[in-house]
Amino acid sequence: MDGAVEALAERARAGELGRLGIMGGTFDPVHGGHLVCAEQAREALGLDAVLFIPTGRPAFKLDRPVTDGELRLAMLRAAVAGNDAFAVSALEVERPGVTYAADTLRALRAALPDEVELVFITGADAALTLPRWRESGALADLAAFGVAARPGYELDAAALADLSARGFDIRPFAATALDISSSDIRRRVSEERTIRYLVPEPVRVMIEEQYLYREELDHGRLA
Ligand SMILES: Nc1ncnc2c1ncn2[C@@H]1O[C@H](COP(=O)(O)OP(=O)(O)OP(=O)(O)O)[C@@H](O)[C@H]1O
Ligand SMILES: O=C(O)c1ccc[n+]([C@@H]2O[C@H](COP(=O)([O-])O)[C@@H](O)[C@H]2O)c1
Repeated sequence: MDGAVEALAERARAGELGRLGIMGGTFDPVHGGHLVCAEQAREALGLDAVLFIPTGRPAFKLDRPVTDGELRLAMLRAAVAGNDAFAVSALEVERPGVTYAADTLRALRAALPDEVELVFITGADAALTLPRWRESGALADLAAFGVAARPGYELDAAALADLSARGFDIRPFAATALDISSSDIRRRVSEERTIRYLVPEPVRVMIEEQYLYREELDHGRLA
C-alpha cells in the first residue's frame, strides 16, 4: 500500500483520523480552485485530513492526452507541501489501466480501519455525472460525497433528489467560487500568457522548467 495511505492508517489507529476527505482528479495541472475546494471541504465537512489522488487514465478523458502521472504527482506534492492536513497518494497513477473511483475506494476501505468515514470530494460538474461512473451502485455504499458548487455548474434540488434516490449520501458545501480550470491554464501556457497566482508558485515554476503545456502534444504528455 501507498506510503501516504499507510501514514493515514497509522493516524487512524492512534485515534487522530475519524473522517477522511478524498480529492480525486486529473490535476493536469493542480490549481487554486482544487486547493480552495479541498480546504473549504475540510472545514465545512469536518474532515481530519484530505488525501489528493491524481488519476492514472481518467475514465471520462480517454479521448485526450494526459500529462505523465509522475509529473502530475510532483506538481501536487509541491502544491500541498506545508499543509499538515493534506496528503497525496500515488495509488491511481500506479494502478494500470483506466482509473475507476470504485477500485480506489475499495482499496482505501481495505487499508484503513473500519471506523474511518470516507468522503469523496467533487465539484458539482463531476457530481452530476455520478450515475454514469463505473459500479455506480457499489460506489454509493463505499463513501459519502462532498459536493462544492463550481462556476457554471449547480447541484440543484432536482439533481440532489435524483442522486439521493440512487442511494448517494450527498453533502453539499459552499466553496468560494473560483472560475479556474486546468484546461484554461493549459491554454494560457500554450498562448504564452500568465498563470501566476492561478496555480501555487512552485507549480508554476515546475510547468515552466519542464516545458509543460507549451503545445497541445508536448513531450510530457501521453498520446
Ligand atoms: N475551480 C474549481 N472549483 C471547484 N471545484 C473544482 C474546480 N476545478 C476543479 N474542481 C473539481 O476538482 C475535481 C478534479 O478536477 P479536474 O482535475 O478534472 O480539474 P479541471 O479544472 O476540471 O480540469 P479540466 O479543465 O482539464 O477538465 C473535480 O471534482 C472538479 O469538479
Ligand atoms: O469511476 C468512474 O467511473 C469515474 C468517472 C469519472 C470521474 N471519476 C473520478 O472523478 C474525479 C474527477 O474526475 P475528472 O475527470 O473531473 O478529473 C476523479 O477522481 C475521477 O477518477 C470516476
